[in-house]
Parts: sequence; structure tokens; C-alpha cells
Amino acid sequence: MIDAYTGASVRAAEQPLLDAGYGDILMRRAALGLSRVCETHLRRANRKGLLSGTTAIILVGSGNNGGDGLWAGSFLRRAGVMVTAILTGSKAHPQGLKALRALGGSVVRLEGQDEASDPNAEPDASIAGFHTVDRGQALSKLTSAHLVVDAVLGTGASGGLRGEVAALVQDFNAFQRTSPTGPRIVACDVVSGVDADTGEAPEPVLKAHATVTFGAAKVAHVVAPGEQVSGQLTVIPIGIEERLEDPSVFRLEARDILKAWPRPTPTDTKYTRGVLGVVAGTPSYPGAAIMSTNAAVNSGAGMIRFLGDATTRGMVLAQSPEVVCSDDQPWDVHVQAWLAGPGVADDESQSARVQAVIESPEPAVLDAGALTPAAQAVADGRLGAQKILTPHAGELEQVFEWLKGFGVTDDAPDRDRIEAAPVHWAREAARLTGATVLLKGATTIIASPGSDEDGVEQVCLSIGQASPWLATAGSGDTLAGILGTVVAHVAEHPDALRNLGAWAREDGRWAAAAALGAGVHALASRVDGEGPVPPTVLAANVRKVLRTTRQ
Ligand SMILES: NC(=O)C1=CN([C@@H]2O[C@H](COP(=O)(O)OP(=O)(O)OC[C@H]3O[C@@H](n4cnc5c(N)ncnc54)[C@H](OP(=O)(O)O)[C@@H]3O)[C@@H](O)[C@H]2O)[C@@H](O)CC1
Ligand SMILES: [K+]
Repeated sequence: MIDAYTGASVRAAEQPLLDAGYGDILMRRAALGLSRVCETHLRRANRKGLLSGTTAIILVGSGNNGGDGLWAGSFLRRAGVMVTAILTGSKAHPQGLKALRALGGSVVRLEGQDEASDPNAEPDASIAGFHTVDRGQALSKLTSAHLVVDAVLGTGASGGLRGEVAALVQDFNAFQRTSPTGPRIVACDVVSGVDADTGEAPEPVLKAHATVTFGAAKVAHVVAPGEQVSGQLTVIPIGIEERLEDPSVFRLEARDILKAWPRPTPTDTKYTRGVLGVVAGTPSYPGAAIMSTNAAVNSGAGMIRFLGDATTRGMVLAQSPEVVCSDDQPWDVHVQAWLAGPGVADDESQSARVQAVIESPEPAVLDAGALTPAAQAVADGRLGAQKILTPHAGELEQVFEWLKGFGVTDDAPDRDRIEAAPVHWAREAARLTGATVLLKGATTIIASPGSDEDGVEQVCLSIGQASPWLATAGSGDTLAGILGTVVAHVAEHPDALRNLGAWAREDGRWAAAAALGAGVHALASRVDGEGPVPPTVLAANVRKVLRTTRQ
């Protein structure tokens, strides 16, 4: 599991050490870790695996992030690398600058940067004497280097790259598109311009092959879109780790998911393993019913009760004879949890069942056609953490529109805003609806509602590594079936996921269950390598994923 923190919580952990005068030591530890990762990349870039003869360019900002870059440059110099720092701000970290120069590193200033970001800014006297390079010259330095270190902005920045350095990055990105064999790019702490706390990545950014961060992972490293531009993450311990408080986001990795996935014990029965009720599909959209029940069967549901019309029931049974089918109403049957919504659009009797599921006290995965009625139900009060909404960004936009209509919020973000900061909007949706929200996307974000009144903290998780091939019709139905299975189990065994952490109890267990479902779905997408995964194959892959684990 990766525990990810906001910049502010890392700074709070650092503060006592800074107050005690250990700031320089922290920075040098950070920079040493950064330089080691850079060395690995440089050795790969040199056919003989040597550092001497390799070149590194450090893009340096005016704050401590730039200081890390300068110190790392000095360590690389000591190892024989030819290092040039390009200063992009009106000042530079004095000790870092001194250290790099003392070891023979070159330093130049990017022309026009000060004027572009602040027409009145004069370069600080300590850097005014350095030779300047224009954007074209800087670009040719970048493109001919073996390695570029991005140390312009870190956790102290606000907003994206500006001025001349933004234009330089834009030019460099254009070069990379035509020449993919350019230098390796290593980001210092975070990719410059990416918001460490939300993962927002306003263009342009220098997409990194690797990011080296200090003390702890930041939220931007585990959520989209920041994660997509961060490359491989290395966390360097710098001595603040013990002082960190609760993480902001938990990233579950494959081993966490497989270890925590609930498994039956010898005394379990089909009922104690969790009965899942499914309201999905209509004669017009029977596939949703077939795929979601098939996924639940393959995920190990104790028992599945499908409610629907005769035509759809026949098709569900033809695919999965294990499913118990009827035309009952939700209140007529006893289940541990519901899955409602896939493929129910415009069908009166399925819509009535969906409504009954929303109003029932049982836990429920509310997907696709259940999302709008769930959002409408918020007008009558919070839904409860045991109700799990599973929108993609477009569906969440609709949910917010309903919430705005009811006066629950003034701010209804559109799809683009949601995709730019999914972790923020998933949290907000959970807080406003009182439900657990699983927001599908490049990384899947799961947020519990928390409660200010009861002092219950929100839990937030992220799941990555899903194959882009998953973006097919029916993939969501498969996810819903997997989610329903694990939610039904957790409904029957409230403490089943406690090994994930204290947060995975009480209300947080629904977020934990949803994260496990999304995690297994993502793992199943890559079982046979990278390639097409039709939803029926995906469902069968779930069995392979769960079988490969040792208990
Ligand atoms: N604390 C520690 O002990 C340790 C911290 N460490 C390192 O410190 C980093 C945080 O350093 P930081 O706080 O100095 O901020 P950082 O991100 O370098 O730069 C902000 C500067 O840039 C400016 N600026 C802001 N926005 C801007 C923009 N959009 N475009 C252009 N300029 C912008 C702003 O200047 P201003 O405009 O306010 O004058 C400000 O001075 C952290 O990421 C890690 O790498 C490690 O060494 C471990 C120990
Ligand atoms: K950076």
C-alpha cells in the first residue's frame, strides 16, 4: 500500500526539524536520493554503463525544489557527470548554487523568464551575473542531454508553469513527439506545475520517466492526471516519516488487493458468504444483466438472486445457470447486498425495483441507470455509506447537476473539471450525497462520505494499473458484478477487511470493499498481457486472479 500525503502534511512533519536547524540536512538527503536515481538512468543511457561522459541538465526553480535540483547536480558532478543548471526563476537556492559551482557545474539563466512571470522582477544580485541563454539555446541543451532533472516547482508552488519556462517545456514536448529517443526525464518531488495535493496537471508539463519524492508519496503520485505524468515513483526517506499523520489517499497495490480479498472459511455457507441481489438489464439491454451476473459468479458470490423479466431471466440462466432468477420485488427477497442499475434505462418495472433498492437499508452498488434516481433521493437526505455510487466523470457531472438543483451545492463541475481533479470531486460527491463514491477513470478513486457531525474522517483510495483496453462497453457491468460480490460479503462480515487498516472498519469498509472490487477488475484486465479484454473474458480472468494468490 502506498500512503499518499498532501504537501501541507509533509511540511507539517518537516517543520520541527526545520525549526531545529536541520533544513540543510533534509535537503541534502533528498538530493542524494534524487542523484542516485539519476545515476541509474544515466548509466542506462551510456552504452558502457559509465557516468563519466554523460550529461545532465537541471531545470532549477527559485524555491527549495530548485535547491534539491542544485544539490543533486553537485552530487552528479562528483560522480563525473557533466552538469548544467538552467535557472528559471529570479533567484536560486544559495547553498545549492554554491555546492554545484564548487564542483565545476555550469550555471546559466533562462532569458526572459523574469520578465515573463513578473515584468518588474529583477534577477537577484546573486544570479544576475550568470550568462543567459534564450529559449532556443536552452532547448538545444535539453534535447542533446542524456538526462533532464525537472526541479522548477515542488510542493510550494501554486498553479502551473508560467512564462518562458512554460514555453520551453512546450517546445521540448513538441520535439519529443517527433524524436522519442530524447533524454530521460526525472522529476524532483513532483512534476513541475502538477498540484501535489490534487494531481491537477495544467499544461504544459514535462512528462517524467521517473519521479523521486521525499519523506512520503504525495497525492499527485497516486491519482490521475498527476500519476500519468509521474513515471516510476521512488520515495526517499529523509527522517520525517515517523512524524507524518494520517495519509490523504491510500493506493492499494496488487499484493494488498489479493491479500485482503475475502475468502470463504470451512464453516461458511452460501448464505454467510453473502447473497447478492441483482436488478439489471431489460429485454432491450439484456447484456448488462448477463455480464454483471456472470462477473459475480466468477468473483465467488455465495448466491446471486436476479430480478427481472422473463426474457432477460432466460438469457441470464443460459449464461449462468448458478443464478436464481425471479420476477420478485426487492422487498420480497432476502439478500446481503444489492447491485442495481446496469442496463435498466427506460424500463418501468426495473426502474421501480431500482427505486426500492435505493430506499432499502441494505448496502447497494448503484451503477449506470441507478445513479440519477440515487442523486434524486439525496433531496430526502443522505444516502448512507453503504450505498456505493459508481459513476464515470460524465455520470458524476449529472449527479452534481441534480445536487445543485436541490440546493445541496452551488458548484456543479462539468466532466472536464472532474477529470482534471478526480480526487477532489469524488470526495465532494461522497460528502454531499452521504454515499461512498467510486469514480471510474484513468485511476479509479473511491471516497467514503465521512461526517462532520459525527467526526468521521473521509477515507480516500486510489486504484491504478487497469489496462486501457478496459474502455469497452460492458466493462462497467463486469466491474459492478465484482463490486456487488465483495460488498455482499462485507455486509455479512463487517470486520472482513480490517487487516487493511483501522480505516477499513465501520463506514470505511464500504470504500475498502469498493477499492478491492476495482482492484481485482484492474488486475483481471492484464492477466493475459496487454490486449483486448472483452467483458466475458474479463469475468473469467477474475477467477484466475483470485486463484493465483497464496493465503
Ligand atoms: N521543506 C523541507 O524541509 C524540504 C523541502 N524539500 C523540497 O522543497 C520543495 C518545496 O519548496 P518550496 O516550499 O520552496 O517551494 P517550491 O515548490 O520549490 O517553489 C515555489 C517557489 O516558486 C515560486 N512559484 C510558486 N508558484 C510558481 C509558479 N506557478 N511559477 C513560477 N514560480 C512559482 C514561489 O516564489 P514566489 O513567486 O512566491 O516568490 C516559490 O518560491 C519540495 O517540493 C521539495 O522538493 C526537500 O528539500 C526536502 C526538505
Ligand atoms: K519538480
